This record gives sequence, C-alpha cells and structure tokens, in this order.
Amino acid sequence: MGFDYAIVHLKYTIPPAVLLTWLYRPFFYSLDAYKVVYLISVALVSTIPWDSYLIRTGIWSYPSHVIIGPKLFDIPIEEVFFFVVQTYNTSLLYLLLSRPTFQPVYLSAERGASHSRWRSSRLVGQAFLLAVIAWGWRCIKDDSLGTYTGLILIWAGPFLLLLWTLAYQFILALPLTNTALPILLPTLYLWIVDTLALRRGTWVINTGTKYGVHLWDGLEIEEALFFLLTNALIVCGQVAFDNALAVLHTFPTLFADPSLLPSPATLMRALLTPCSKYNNARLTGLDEAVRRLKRKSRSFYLASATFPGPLRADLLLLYSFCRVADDLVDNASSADEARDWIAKLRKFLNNVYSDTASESAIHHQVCAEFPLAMQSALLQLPTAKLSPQPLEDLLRGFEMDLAFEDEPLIKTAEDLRVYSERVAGTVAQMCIQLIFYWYPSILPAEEQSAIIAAGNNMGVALQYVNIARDIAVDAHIGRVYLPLNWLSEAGLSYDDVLKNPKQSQIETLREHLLSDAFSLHEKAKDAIEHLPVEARGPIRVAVESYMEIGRVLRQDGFKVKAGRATVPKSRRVMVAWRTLNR
Ligand SMILES: CC(C)=CCC/C(C)=C/CC/C(C)=C/CC/C(C)=C/[C@@H]1[C@@H](COP(=O)(O)OP(=O)(O)O)[C@]1(C)CC/C=C(\C)CC/C=C(\C)CCC=C(C)C
Repeated sequence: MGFDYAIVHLKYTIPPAVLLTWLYRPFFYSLDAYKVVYLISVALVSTIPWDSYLIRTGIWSYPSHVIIGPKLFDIPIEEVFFFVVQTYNTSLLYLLLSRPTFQPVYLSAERGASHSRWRSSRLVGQAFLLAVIAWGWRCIKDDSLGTYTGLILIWAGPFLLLLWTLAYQFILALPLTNTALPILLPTLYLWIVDTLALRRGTWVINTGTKYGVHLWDGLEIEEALFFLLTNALIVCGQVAFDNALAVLHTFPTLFADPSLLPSPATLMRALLTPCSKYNNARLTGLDEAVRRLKRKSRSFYLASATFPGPLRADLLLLYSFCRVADDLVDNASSADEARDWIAKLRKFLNNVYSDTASESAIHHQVCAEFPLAMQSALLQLPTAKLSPQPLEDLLRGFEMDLAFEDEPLIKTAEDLRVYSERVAGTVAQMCIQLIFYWYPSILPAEEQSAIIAAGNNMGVALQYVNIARDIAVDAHIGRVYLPLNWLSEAGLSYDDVLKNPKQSQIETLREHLLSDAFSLHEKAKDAIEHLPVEARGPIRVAVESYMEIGRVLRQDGFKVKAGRATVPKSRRVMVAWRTLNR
C-alpha cells in the first residue's frame, strides 16, 4: 500500500478541478451539470473494460507500493478517479472557453453552395478514422511492439468515428478556441504530469508491447497519443451534446417545447435531424441578431454571453426587434416617415396577435413593407412568449419622440418617467416574461407582479443613464429629454441646451438625473435575487454593465467615443465578473 498515485491527484488533477469549478461556478447551470455527469458516465462505461483488459494483459501496471489498494475490475481506484477528473477538467475548460460563443449560429455552416464541400469533409474524416482503426487492428494482430498503440486506436477510433459522423459539421464550424484549444491545453498538461509520474514509477508501461519511442525525455509516444485522443473524445462528446441542444432549442417546429434536460434519445434524434430540415429563416434571424447586438451594444453583448442557451436566443431576438424598430423611427428622414414606420410596426404586431391573420399574410406584410435587412428581426420575434401590451407601449414610447417636432415633450420629471417606462420599462418587462417562460417561477402571482414592477423601475433607471449619457447627442438631433422645469430652475431655456449642450450648468442636471437613476436602481435591485436562479447572475450583469456607464459619467475626464461616454472593456469585464460572483 502506498499513496504515490493519490498524491499525483492531490498535486496535479484536483487543483485544476478546483480552479476550473471556481471559474465556471457563475455559469454552472443544471444543464451544464447534466452534460458533465453524462460525459463522465460515458467515459467510465467505455474506459473501464478497456483499461481492465490492459492491466490484466500486463500492458501497464501499478506497483502495489504506489496505490492505496481498492480496485474495480482490477483497476486501482485512483485510476478510476483519473477518468472522472480528466473528463471533468477537460469538460469544464471546454465549457469555459465556449461561453462567449452563441453556438446555434454555427448550425448554418452546412447550407447553400458549399454543401458538397461539407460532404467531402465528412467523408475524408470518416475514411481517415476508419484507416486509423484498421491500422490499430493490424498493430494488435502483429502481436508486437505496436500492441499498446493498436489497443488505443481500436478503442478510441470507433467512438471518434461515431462522434465525427454525428457532429462533424459543428466540430469544423466552431471557432478553434472552442475545439482545438480545450483539447490541446489539457493534453499538454497531462503529458507533463505523465512524464513526472512515469519517472517516479507511479505507473509503469511494460516493455515488449510499446515502441520505446519518446516524444520528449520521459514521455512514451503511446502515452502522448492516449492523452491526446482521450481529450479529443471528451471535447467531441461535449460538442456533439451542444450540437444536439442547439438543434433542439433553435427549431421549435421540429422539437416543440424541449425539456431543459433532454433525454439521450431526444438528443440523438436532434443530432440525426438532417440539415435540410433546419429552418433557414430562423438561423438567419439569429445570426443577424447576434451581429446587430455585437455592433450596437457592447454592454448587452457582454451580458448576453452569461445567459443560459435558450433564454439567450430569445433575448437576442427581442433585442434585434427593439433595435430595428428604434432605428427605423430614429433614422427616418422626417416625422411623417417615422410615423409611417410606427404604423407599419403596429400593423405587424396587430396581425401577429390577431386570431385571423395567417402566417403567410404576416410574412407577406413584412416582406412588402420593411427593408430586407430588417425583416428577420420582425419575423423571428418570439411573440408567442411575450404579451402584446409592452410591445404596444414601446411603440407609444417611440411616438412620444415624434412629438419633439411640435414642442418640448418632457415638461416635468413625471413626463420623463412616463416616457422612460414606455421605451425601457417595457423592455425590462419583456425580458422578465422570457425568463419566466424558460424558468417558470414558483412564487405566488403577486410576488411575480412585484418583480415585474421592479423590473419596470430598473428599465427606467437604465433609460435615465441613457439620457444622461446622450445629452449632447440628443441635442444634436433637436431633442432635450431633461425636464423643462429642471432647466428653468437652472436658469436655462430649452434652446440654450440645444445650442450648447456642454455648458457647465448641464453637468448639475446630468448629476440630478444620474442620482434619480441610482436611487431607482438601489430600490429595484433586490428583486433580481427573486428571479429564477438561472437568470439572476446574467440580469445583474446586464443591469450593472449599463449602470456602469452612469458611474463613468460621474468621474472627471471620462473617455468619449462618437460623442458618448464609454466604459473601457477591461472595466466592463471586471464589472461582469464581480456581479456574477456576488
Ligand atoms: C442581455 C441582453 C441580450 C439583453 C437584451 C436587452 C434588450 C432587449 C434591450 C433592448 C434595447 C433597445 C434597443 C430598446 C429600444 C428602446 C431603447 C433605446 C431603450 C434603451 C436601451 C439602451 O440601449 P442603447 O444604449 O443600445 O440604445 P441607444 O444607442 O441609446 O439607442 C435602454 C436604456 C433600455 C434598456 C432596458 C433594459 C435592457 C431593461 C433592463 C432591465 C431588466 C432586464 C430587468 C431587471 C429585473 C429586475 C427584477 C430588477
């Protein structure tokens, strides 16, 4: 009996597991736990018979003075733990590196003209893996120095072939930071650990069944291959799982109301769905939504990466609709044109929520009345999960903007509040509706209404920050959102602000608005902790990264980009990290 192997775990495998768990903790949703447990179970079931065979045939061995003693099918318990901890560590690294990626948009890769190129890639990969398996078989048949290599290849090869066949498109399409990196980093690390363990004699690769070639001093080529292939299996397994989830959550017409923890059979059905059945319009809508968010809002783009998959998709689509609607109205060349857009948007919403308008009539109206680049933002809005009232109120908020043509719109703080409730409180309400759709709350109805009311206030707080940031930008387009009575108290007229929005008295009014924003924020923020657990951290990030603009505005000499105060990227990331871990 000895503790050498146990010490390898204490020194080299458990510390990264603790570190990775700590880093991934804010995102460790039940679905992630499900994925990791699933992969660990597959790893154990597939590895134990193989490893047991290798030990019983003397290909590798563990001197009795390095292990504690208990064994499972002749495998020391420390070795069984190795399969668990390696799968756990590599999976967590994969999950961590994949967090920023919105995976469903990578389903679109195998479409259009390049279809035959994808088919060739699949065939080339399959042929390569079949050749690898055949070569492994030959090595074993020869019963010589290639035996260990052969056993590795005929064990890992078929699993890799299966995963490649099911998910090759996703494996190839995802960024290398999601695929190659989580394979290579743990492989390199385990090569180093293995070198140290072999040198100390913690495990021994017996002679006669190995080539005796070293990748570097102390690292047998077979060991290097083993760790590379096992990490490739873990990452490809995770990618295949995510591929199935992306299909399940992206195409409600193929898989209506999928469970948040789908069964292996459902996952397999999703993976086996041919790409030709994918809804291209939905993929385009999601793709455009991600691009739009990335281009237009750095705060919400960062926050979006913290939301769990299916909720993230719906928030992206909601953002896309709100952005397009706001831009259509704001960028119109005249008030009449803006009114026209609002009428068209209202017609669209009336059609969507009416019992009589058919899907093709809605489609026809959108294609006939809206620019091509904006159509998907309307057609993919998740209206079935949203009530019509906040959308109608949002349009009424946009209509208020048009009143600027005739006279100053915001006369009192109350007017400002009404306006902000319409353009931002509504957005908050819709975000909460989507959260409750995906993660139904167990709270009584009145508590849920209180959360929605707090959300509405939080939306208003964000809108105040938005107005405080954009005083000069808005003045440039003839709008002043600061209440008229505040202006007169500061000895200013509406035209003074339009002419010189950077004068010193404006700073006092900006501070007044920010102070109202932060006091609303302070009162509303506790309600976030009553949201379903999956949404709490991400909503904190969304809210706090936007409120950070307000904090920057309160500092002297803040950085301005295109006339607007900006939060430096490192500061945004710090805010996100801090709020996630709160
Ligand atoms: C994380 C994620 C993907 C969130 C998406 C949020 C979303 C759907 C935002 C829509 C934004 C939008 C374009 C709305 C149109 C009206 C408008 C302009 C509103 C202002 C947003 C400012 O965005 P931006 O700075 O990009 O706009 P301009 O360049 O000035 O045109 C608003 C300030 C409103 C944003 C309000 C929210 C996102 C609501 C936040 C509150 C919650 C999520 C609820 C909090 C919950 C509790 C319980 C307190």
